[in-house]
Amino acid sequence: MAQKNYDESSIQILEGLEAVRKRPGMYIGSTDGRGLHHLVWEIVDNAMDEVLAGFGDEISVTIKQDNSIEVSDNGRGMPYKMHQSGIPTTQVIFTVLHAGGKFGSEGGYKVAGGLHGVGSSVVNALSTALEVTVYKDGGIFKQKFEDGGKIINPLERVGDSKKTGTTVWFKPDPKIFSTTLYNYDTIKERLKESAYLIKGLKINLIDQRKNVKETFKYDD
Ligand SMILES: Cc1cc(C)cc(-c2cc(NC(=O)[C@H]3COCCO3)[nH]n2)c1
Repeated sequence: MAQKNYDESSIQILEGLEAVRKRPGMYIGSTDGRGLHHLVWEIVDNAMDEVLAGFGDEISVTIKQDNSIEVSDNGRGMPYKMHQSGIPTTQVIFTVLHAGGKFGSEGGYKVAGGLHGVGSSVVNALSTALEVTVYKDGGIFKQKFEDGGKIINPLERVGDSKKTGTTVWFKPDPKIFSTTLYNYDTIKERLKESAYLIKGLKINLIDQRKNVKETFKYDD
């Protein structure tokens, strides 16, 4: 579309998420069940990076009745303050397609090892809705996106809180994925493996579709 007078950064934001929706396979490998679960791995990996950085020791993954996913950690809380670009850092993280992805030899994205912590905007682009909640600095801060990452509200302080951490809720877009049905055992196996590799990390898996909850934690 011909648009006048927008600056370079907005080109990046506009094209970034649109490019992901046009060629999702380039970013998550496929749009079948495997790609659907890749969205969970991208978000969970970010929470795990925070634990690996030495902050937080518990991650919860909830499969909701509508097959949306919520991931939360008790780390420092994702950065949320105004970014030097003049937009809140949460908005940068979820609406700017970040460099750092690994290109495969044939030019496509190799997704085997994931997007290395830069996948949050990809998850947003491929979701009908995503909401991030940050618990930090004594407050609760929220920002919501809809329809492939469109900004619904600026980051807002919505309350007080003594805890720290980050929660991300997202609903995969049925216009993108051939299935939006999450598989409990697929998620369970991956989370168990991660708990085994990160000793001391407690991972809770809750399936609200079947009223099931399991906890994984390995100490040695
Ligand atoms: C559930 C979830 C989802 C995502 C995309 C990020 C995170 C996340 C990100 C962080 N922390 C950070 O990014 C670090 C970055 O360095 C400053 C302090 O916060 N904690 N948790 C958690």
